[in-house]
Amino acid sequence: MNGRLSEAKEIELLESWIEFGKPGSGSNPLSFPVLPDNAPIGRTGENVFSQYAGCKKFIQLPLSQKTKDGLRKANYTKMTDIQMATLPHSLCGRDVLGAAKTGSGKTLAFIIPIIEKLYRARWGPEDGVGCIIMSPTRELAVQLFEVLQAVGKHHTFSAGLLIGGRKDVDTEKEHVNNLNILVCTPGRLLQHMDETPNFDCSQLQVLVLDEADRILDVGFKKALNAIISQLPKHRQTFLFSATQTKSIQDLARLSLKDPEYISVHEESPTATPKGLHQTAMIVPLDHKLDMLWSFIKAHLNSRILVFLSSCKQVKYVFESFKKLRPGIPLMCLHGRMKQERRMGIYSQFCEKRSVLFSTDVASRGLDFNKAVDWVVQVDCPEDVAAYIHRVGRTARYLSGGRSVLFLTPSEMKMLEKLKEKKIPIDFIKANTKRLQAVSGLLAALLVKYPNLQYLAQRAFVTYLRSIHKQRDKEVFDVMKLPIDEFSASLGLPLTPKIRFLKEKIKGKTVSEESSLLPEDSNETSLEYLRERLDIGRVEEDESEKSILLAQETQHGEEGKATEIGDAVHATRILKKKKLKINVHRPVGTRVVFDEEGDTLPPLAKIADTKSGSDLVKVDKDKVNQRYAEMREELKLEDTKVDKVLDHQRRREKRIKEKIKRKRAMKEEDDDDDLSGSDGEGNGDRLNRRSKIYFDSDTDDRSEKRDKEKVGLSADSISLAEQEELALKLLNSMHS
Ligand SMILES: Nc1ncnc2c1ncn2[C@@H]1O[C@H](COP(=O)(O)OP(=O)(O)OP(=O)(O)O)[C@@H](O)[C@H]1O
Repeated sequence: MNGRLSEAKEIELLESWIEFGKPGSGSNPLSFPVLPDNAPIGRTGENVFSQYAGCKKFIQLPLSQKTKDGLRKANYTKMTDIQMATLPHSLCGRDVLGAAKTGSGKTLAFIIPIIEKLYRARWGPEDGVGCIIMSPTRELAVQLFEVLQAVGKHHTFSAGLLIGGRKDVDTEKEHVNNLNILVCTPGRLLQHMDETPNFDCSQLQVLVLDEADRILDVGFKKALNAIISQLPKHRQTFLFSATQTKSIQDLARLSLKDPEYISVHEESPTATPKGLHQTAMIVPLDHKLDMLWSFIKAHLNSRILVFLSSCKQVKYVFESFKKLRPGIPLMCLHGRMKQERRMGIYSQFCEKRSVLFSTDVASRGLDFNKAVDWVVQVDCPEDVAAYIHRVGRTARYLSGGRSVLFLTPSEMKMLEKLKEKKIPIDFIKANTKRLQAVSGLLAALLVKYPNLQYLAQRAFVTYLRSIHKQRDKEVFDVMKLPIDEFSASLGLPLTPKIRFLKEKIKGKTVSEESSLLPEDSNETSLEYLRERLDIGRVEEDESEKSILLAQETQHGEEGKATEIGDAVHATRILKKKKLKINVHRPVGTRVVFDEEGDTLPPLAKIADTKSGSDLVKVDKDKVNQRYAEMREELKLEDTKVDKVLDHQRRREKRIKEKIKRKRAMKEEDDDDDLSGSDGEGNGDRLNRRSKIYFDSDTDDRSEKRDKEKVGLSADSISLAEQEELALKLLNSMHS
């Protein structure tokens, strides 16, 4: 294309070229004859143009010079398969459902046609929003925005990043109507649709859902339906993902018109990138942290992305491992973090060797500069699609990568499911000889840092709850998990109460005998707990002494049975070692140290020390007797705590009711003063007002809306004042 053509002429030529060479609907350009490198490009005669369906290079496509310049500057010259297959369709205005392996270049496959569409429509600031790109996570939205900026740098459109967690929403509201391309998360877009005056998407030309199956999933259902209902039906729509949806319902929701379904790797023998070496191994739940610690220590020069199933687990593993100083920077990423921190962590991890503990917030789309060496899935992904996206954070584009999946013995079914979906995964076993328990160190840390103990308890409960809630019951069965051992492996002195399982595990020791803290325990009850367990202080651990090395052994499928056997055997060995740590410490005993400064088990005092073995041998009868005593003590204490809590709850309820009554009385007085009573209307108003005062769960936004709706005035009595009033009332009642 001639760069000196005027814009209008260039557009005219591009449109003719696109029309001339557009591929047949339903065809796959990957199967077309390839255009030779030296073939003329663009107009080759009177109303004759070069073929572009089947070409391999961006310069052979009917793209504007500005886009070609942007691509060249960003070092994009040859197209990837998904780009080759979809661009000829999307450039001529068709809806596209694109599926291709992770890291295969889907982003450019939708960024290029949206830029071109707006360019050819001569879209300007006065035309408003012409394109919306939706991403399920903020980090991915940022990344998409960066690609858009790079490729579109010579164009004059305005683009904006609209994601939650940013403080400048008011500034955003002022400018959003002047933006041509919005890169956003569904929540923030909906917020603008709800709150920004005159926010207008009626001229929308293109809608893109990246990670489409995720956005169409139930988690975003309400938000997406609300958004779609406000968008014009006449538009072009692109859906892209490595695990694409084909659901007719989904497509109907989006009003797609005869979409081109292009899945470039459908015939590929594997569903994951070629350069990805995937492994799985059995790791009993109570040895996951030992294995993870060992793994990290054995890969100190790598960039490792670790997936856990909840924020609480991420926090606990991050905080506790950080204190143990493994010798490599540790970071964590989860949805509860402030947005600036999330972005900071994301960039830091891109830049240096480190370990990033994350929830699935980092599982989709993120490119991490193509530099992740290892993906470690400590907790089993919820399904095959989640697995594919997680491992897809490594081995991007042409680079290689490795992954390892920890499966508990009861999750082995997942391995079959992965293999059924064409995932080439090797079963390996760890060298358990070099694996050493970290739970002893964790137990000591928990004694020293009570906040960590709280985190451990939350991690324990949320993990079990996440397993309990999983849909795939063939893989996830909370009843098969070694619950007490898991608790001990986190360093917890006793197994916390698991309320959501109470009914099911009746008769098991867990909830009945070892109940420790209410699920919603707070710092106060922790203080109480510390006193109750008489937790003493320990000296700083010398974590470096416990260096562990994991060694992989390649195994074929036939080795499965023996390997499971080995894993079980390893569990037993490690259980013995766990006696060295501070678990199940009896009430009223302090941490005991030996001459070397190592902690002795709590039952050391009643141990049989005559045998001369390294491990302290314990007199079983005495231990059982002591545990029975402990259980009695704990039961008594639990009853006391329950009574106190119950009393406290009832008292709070009474106060709230008093406040409500008092408030209602005051309102009646006010209404009488103003205009006299108004029957039904009055009652309704009272109800609504009291709702505002006592619905403490309402978020800021809806509270604000509610306040506006009912005209809450600044001189209304404050909650604090009401509480004070109620207390006075109560006191006067008691006196
Ligand atoms: N044509 C190309 N030439 C060179 N590099 C490319 C090309 N297209 C994409 N890439 C690079 O490949 C990497 C992966 O691209 P991208 O993030 O678009 O993958 P994806 O298919 O969207 O992955 P995921 O499914 O994980 O979202 C990026 O680093 C990108 O810069």
